[in-house]
Amino acid sequence: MAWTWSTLIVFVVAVYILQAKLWKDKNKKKLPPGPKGFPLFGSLHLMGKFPHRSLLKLSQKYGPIMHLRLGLIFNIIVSSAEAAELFLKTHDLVFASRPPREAFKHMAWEQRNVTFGPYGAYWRGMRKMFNLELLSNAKIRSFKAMRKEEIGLLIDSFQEAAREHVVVDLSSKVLAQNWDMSCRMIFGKKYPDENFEERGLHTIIQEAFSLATTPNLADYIPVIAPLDLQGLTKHMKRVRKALDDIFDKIIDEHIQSKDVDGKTKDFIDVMLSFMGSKESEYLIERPNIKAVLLDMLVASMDTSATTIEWAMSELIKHPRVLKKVQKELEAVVGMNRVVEELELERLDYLDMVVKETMRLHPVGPLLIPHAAMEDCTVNGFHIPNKSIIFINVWAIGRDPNSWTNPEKFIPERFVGSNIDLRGRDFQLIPFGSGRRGCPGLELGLIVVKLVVAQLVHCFDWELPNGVLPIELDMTEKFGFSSQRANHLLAIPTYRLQT
Ligand code: HEM
Repeated sequence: MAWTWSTLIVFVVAVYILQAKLWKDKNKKKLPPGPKGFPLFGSLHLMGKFPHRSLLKLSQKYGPIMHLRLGLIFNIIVSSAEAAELFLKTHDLVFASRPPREAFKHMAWEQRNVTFGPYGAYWRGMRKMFNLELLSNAKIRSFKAMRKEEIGLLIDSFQEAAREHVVVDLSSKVLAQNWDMSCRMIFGKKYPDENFEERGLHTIIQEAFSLATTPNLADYIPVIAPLDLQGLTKHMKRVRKALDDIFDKIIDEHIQSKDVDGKTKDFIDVMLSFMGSKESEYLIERPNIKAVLLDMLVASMDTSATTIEWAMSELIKHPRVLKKVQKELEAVVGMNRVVEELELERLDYLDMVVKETMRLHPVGPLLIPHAAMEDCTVNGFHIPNKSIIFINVWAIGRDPNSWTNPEKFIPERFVGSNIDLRGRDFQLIPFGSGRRGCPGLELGLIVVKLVVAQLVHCFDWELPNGVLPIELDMTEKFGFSSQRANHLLAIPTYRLQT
């Protein structure tokens, strides 16, 4: 054991010296400014509990393109709309890869998922399948009736609470409803945890989430990965085994069940139709399908639910805005029925509310990290190959150079403005932009708008225990998605005349 440790220490020191030499060579070129950091650990200590906030503070000192060494890894932090455009549009191809991550290596079938797949033929092929088969407009439309039914169930449960005048946990209810919708879309049916012998799928996905967001030293000092100092690898392998078992069971059920006429094809049906076929340079096999299933579950469940949670929080905190959304709904829909999906495009003010929510509360405050595939010069700075790029959209959404009164929730700022959130306007990129931009944008927006519209059209909302709207706590927690630290609790009062 003593021998192992001394070998390791010699090895780490050797890597560090080599790294320092490489750094020296790099420094001959003009790197972006940034804090110096400690030997070996770099600036890990500066990340804090809320990295997006700490990085905003640092960028105020070092500028909108700064460097930060975390462990042995060279990172670039981008904190303005102009700089984001350079990385995600001007040099999009150079930065279209993802860095290696222990969590995805162990839990996403060696990073075969789209979200963390390195740029290349495999990722391009899988991404094409996402765009053309799984998330096409026609596919999204095919699940319209299912969305209506599931949102109807949510409204029913709140109606019951309204009759009793009791508090509901909006955060949990919306998350559970999003989970059910995702399961029906991906697997064709709901998968409550009781369906499985041991832990259920939802519990395991949440465990995977929490492991993926735990800072892992091995991501920053890769040479120590085999030691598994934090015990994370062991835990991740257990989660992967559990996911393997459950996904195998679900895929087998799909293979065994005969095609039912008229049944809407769920995502597994679509992917199974590709299994074994050689699409471009890769073959779709079970591990690829499982990695994509994980992507879909993680990406569709939490993102929309978190945005809905923040939109409802802002609306309850700002009764004037909530009333205005209700007025718009009264004018477009009336008071005798619920909102239909097709009516969403006529709800201009609701659209502004969603944009304003996503400006202040982007689900991924730092997007998903991008990785450089070659050396590149950006704005006169040398960005070395393999640098990891964090785009601080949380900071960009609050940049006073792009927004007046940036801390205030004012949907009216979008009146007469062309600013959109689809990746063209870099001051508002909650879905990212360019090759790695979110392929689920259309679906995500439909779900967010539809749920928020129904919740404010059907109900008035009041905070429990006499808490005033202005006093509503808006603290966030940092994780895979940036959710409220405390669940949103409120009392509904039914307001439709049906
Ligand atoms: C409100 C809802 C959503 C938000 C705010 C959101 C946000 C994001 C963001 C910020 C990224 C990273 C972009 C980048 O790194 O540049 C992303 C990527 C991704 N999203 Fe979404 N998303 C949402 C819904 C969805 C849905 C419903 C799906 C699929 C069912 C989805 C699938 C994905 C995938 C697969 C990626 C990885 C793309 C890649 O790396 O090529 N998202 N999303």
